[in-house]
Amino acid sequence: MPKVLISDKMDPKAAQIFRERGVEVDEITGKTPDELKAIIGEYDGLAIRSSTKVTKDILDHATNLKVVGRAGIGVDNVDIPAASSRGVVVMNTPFGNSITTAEHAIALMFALARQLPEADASTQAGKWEKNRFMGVELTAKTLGLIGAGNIGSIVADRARGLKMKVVAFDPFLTPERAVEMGVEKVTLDELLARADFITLHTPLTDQTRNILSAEAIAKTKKGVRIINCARGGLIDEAALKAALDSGQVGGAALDVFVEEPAKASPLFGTPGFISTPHLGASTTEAQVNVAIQVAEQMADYLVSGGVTNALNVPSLSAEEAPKLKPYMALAEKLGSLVGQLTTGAIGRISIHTEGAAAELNPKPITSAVLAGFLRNQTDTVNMVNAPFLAKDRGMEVREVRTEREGDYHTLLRVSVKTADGERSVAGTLFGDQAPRLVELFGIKVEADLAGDMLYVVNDDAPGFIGRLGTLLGQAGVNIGTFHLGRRQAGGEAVLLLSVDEPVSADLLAQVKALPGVRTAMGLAF
Ligand SMILES: NC(=O)c1ccc[n+]([C@@H]2O[C@H](COP(=O)([O-])OP(=O)(O)OC[C@H]3O[C@@H](n4cnc5c(N)ncnc54)[C@H](O)[C@@H]3O)[C@@H](O)[C@H]2O)c1
Ligand SMILES: O=C(O)CC[C@@H](O)C(=O)O
Repeated sequence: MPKVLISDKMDPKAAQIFRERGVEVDEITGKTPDELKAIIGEYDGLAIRSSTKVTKDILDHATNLKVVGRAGIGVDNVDIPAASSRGVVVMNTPFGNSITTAEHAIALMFALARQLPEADASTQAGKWEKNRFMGVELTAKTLGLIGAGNIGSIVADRARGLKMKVVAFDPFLTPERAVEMGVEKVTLDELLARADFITLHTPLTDQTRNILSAEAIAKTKKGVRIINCARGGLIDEAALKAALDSGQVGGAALDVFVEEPAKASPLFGTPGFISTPHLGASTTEAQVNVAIQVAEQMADYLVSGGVTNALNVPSLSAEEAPKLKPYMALAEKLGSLVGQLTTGAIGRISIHTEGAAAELNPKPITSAVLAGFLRNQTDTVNMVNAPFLAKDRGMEVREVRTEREGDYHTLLRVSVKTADGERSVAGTLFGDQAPRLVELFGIKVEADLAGDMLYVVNDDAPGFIGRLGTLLGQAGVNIGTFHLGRRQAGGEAVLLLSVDEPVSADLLAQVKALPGVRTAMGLAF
C-alpha cells in the first residue's frame, strides 16, 4: 500500500481521501529539514503547502518518493529540476484557491481605499479620529492588473463589478482574451502612468522579479495604491518604503514578502502600509478545495498512474491510464531492446505510433520508450526524468503518428539514428494487452520480451539451431521460448531465446565462436 506524508497543515479531508483511496497516510507537521530528511525515505508521496521546503537535499533522502503534491498554486518551495532528475512527479492544484486569493486582493484594495486597519486601531484606541480617515471611492478608478491569468482575471471581473476601469499588462494575454475579460491590454509603462490602484498576479520569475522597481514606481501616478497577493520579490521592498515615505505611493498592501515568515520589515509601521501573513489562500473553502484536489491527484497517481496538474510530466487521466498501461509496457520493452542493441551516441530517436496506438496521448508512450532506452545507461531513469535525461544527452526525440492501420491493428515502432544509419524495432499488443515484438531491424520475428534472453544474429544455414541448442544444453541453460526470423532464406537470421538464467560471458563467447554467428549478446527485460 502506498504511503503519503502530509507535512504542512492541511484540511482533514486530504487524509480522509487518501485513506478512502487505499493510501496509508501520516500527518506530521512542523518538522525541521533534518527531521524531515530522517523520515522521508519511508514515503511514496509528500503532500505540502508552502512551509515545507522540498530541497535537493530532502529529495536525496527521499528514496521511495514518487510524487510531491502542493495543495495550492506556487511551487517555489519545491526544487522541480531536482525532483525531475530523481523521477519525482510534482503536481499542484492550480484553481482551488484562485477565487479566495482574488477576493483577498479586492479586500486589501478596499482596506487601502478606506484605511480600514488604521481606522480600526485608532477607533479601538478611543480616538474617534473622523477627520483623519478620508478615503477614496473605487467607482470609475483605474485598476492596473499585472498578470491576467487565473487570479488576475477573477480580480478583473470583480473590479468591473465595482465599476472600475481595468487595464492589464501581461505579455501572454491575447487581444481576444483581453476583450473577453473586459480589460484593456496595455504596456507596463502605460499601466504605471494610468492606474490609481495596481495589483500583481504573476509568478515570480526572472522577468517579474522587481517588476515594481524604484524606476517603475517613479513612473506611477502620484498617490497610487499597490496590492501584492502573488509572490514576494515582485516589488522592490526598499523602493516601496521610500515611495510610501515620499507620498509617491499613497498606500500599499502586501500579503507576500521577499523573506517569509516576515517577522521584521522596514515597511512595518509605515503610514499607509497594510500587511497580512500570506493569507491569500486562507479561507475554509479554498483549503477544502486544495486539500481534496491534492489528495485525489496524488492518490490517482500512486494507485492507478493517472497524472493531473503535474509540472514536470505530461497529464494522463485516470481513465486514460489503464488504456495506456499495456502500451507503456510495450514502449518500455522496445526502448530497452533498442538501448541494449545499439552502442555509441544516438542522435535521434523516433517513436512512431500506427493504427489504434496513434489515437492515444503520445507523451507517456514517448517517456516510456526513453525510460526503457536510457535504463541501459543509467539506473536512475524513469518516466518522469527520461525526457530531461534524453535532452541532456543531446538526443532529438521525434513523435510520428499514422492513424491508418498497417499489417497490425496497433503498432509501435522505435527507430534510432546511429553512426551506422537508422535501425528500428516494432511491437504490437496481442489481445490489446500483451506486448509482443514483431520486427527487429527489418526482420520479422515475433517474441515476448521478458526476463533473460539470448540474441543471436547468424547466417541462415541448416544445423545451426541444433548446434546452438546442444551448446546451451551442455552448459545447463534451459530454453524457455525460441523465436526465429530471417531476412531471406540463406541470408541473415535472428534468434531470440528466453533462458531461465542470464547467459554467462563464457557461454556467450562459445556461442559467438559457433560457425555462422555474426553477433550474440545477452539481453534482460
Ligand atoms: N497569496 C497567496 O496565498 C496566493 C494564493 C494563490 C496564488 N498565489 C500566487 O498568485 C500568482 C498568480 O497565480 P495564478 O493562479 O493567477 O497564476 P496564472 O499562471 O494563472 O497567471 C499568471 C499570469 O502571469 C502572467 N505573466 C507571466 N509573466 C509575466 C510578466 N513578465 N509580466 C506580466 N505578466 C506575466 C502569465 O501570462 C499569466 O497570465 C502566483 O504567483 C501564485 O503563486 C498566491
Ligand atoms: O498554502 C498557502 O497558504 C498559500 C498558497 C499560495 O501561496 C499558493 O501559491 O497557492
